[in-house]
Amino acid sequence: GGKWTYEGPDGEHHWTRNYPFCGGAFQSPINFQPELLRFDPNLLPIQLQDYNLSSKEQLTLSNNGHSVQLSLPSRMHLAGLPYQYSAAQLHFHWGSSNMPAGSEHTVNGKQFAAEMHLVHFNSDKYPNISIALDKSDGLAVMGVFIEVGEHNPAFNQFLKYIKGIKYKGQKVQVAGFNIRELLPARLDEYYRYDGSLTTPPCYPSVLWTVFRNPVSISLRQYLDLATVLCSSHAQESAPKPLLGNYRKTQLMDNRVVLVSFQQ
Ligand SMILES: NS(=O)(=O)c1c(F)c(F)c(S(=O)(=O)CCO)c(N[C@H]2CCCc3ccccc32)c1F
Ligand SMILES: [Zn+2]
Repeated sequence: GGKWTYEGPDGEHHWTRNYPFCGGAFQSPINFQPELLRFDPNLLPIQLQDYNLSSKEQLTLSNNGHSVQLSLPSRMHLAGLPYQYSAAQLHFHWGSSNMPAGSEHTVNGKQFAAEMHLVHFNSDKYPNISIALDKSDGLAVMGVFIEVGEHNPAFNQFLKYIKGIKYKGQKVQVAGFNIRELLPARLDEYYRYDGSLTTPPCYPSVLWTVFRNPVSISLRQYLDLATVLCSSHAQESAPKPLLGNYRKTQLMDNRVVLVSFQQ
């Protein structure tokens, strides 16, 4: 699609020019305001199937100019949701080197250092993510808040390759590993709401699950994420750092946010 950025003349306040859904309803991300949360006892723990990938498996880690993404095999899937959702990719949103505040969702106004998204598509109804992308029941994205603290060895399984994809369009192969290790311990505590892609084309096609508990990475790991990547191609004369790649929180449009936890 066309070019869009997080800053400047192609920044988020201009996305609606080429991507009308970005100005529509049910947009993401949102702020989780305590007074708008409603406990729902029917929200079951998220079940991850085939997340423990063999090291013989090769995953593609790439810099797509908007984020760093890791491709995921479609046999990885989620159970316990209204449909079966198969994995497609995971990617990240982060702040800047001296401002570790770049999550997309916020909790009572608090922005975390970064946020990981695992993008899945409804494989009960659609053959692939391209078909599912703009369907109201097409996608399920799991969000994980990331804070700076303890070193997280699981993140190094792909962060150790990040210097090889400094520029837009660059890719490297990464050995498979247990993707479950990137997630928080409690898969039974999460926020749930109907929303959208947080990048153009902003389709309102996402069933969002954002886990209540953050995971920690070290400051060094955070800086790997926030200081290595460029949104520009290698041959461009002026390298453009890729940072602050998060959309601002959107209007609620009288949506309700369900939570699987009570206190
Ligand atoms: N926050 S978010 O809404 O989850 C979200 C992002 F923020 C994000 F940057 C990406 S991207 O890395 O592909 C950069 C360009 O959109 C995606 N990709 C999705 C939607 C776009 C098309 C597509 C095709 C195959 C697999 C995944 C996707 C994304 F879904
Ligand atoms: Zn995302």
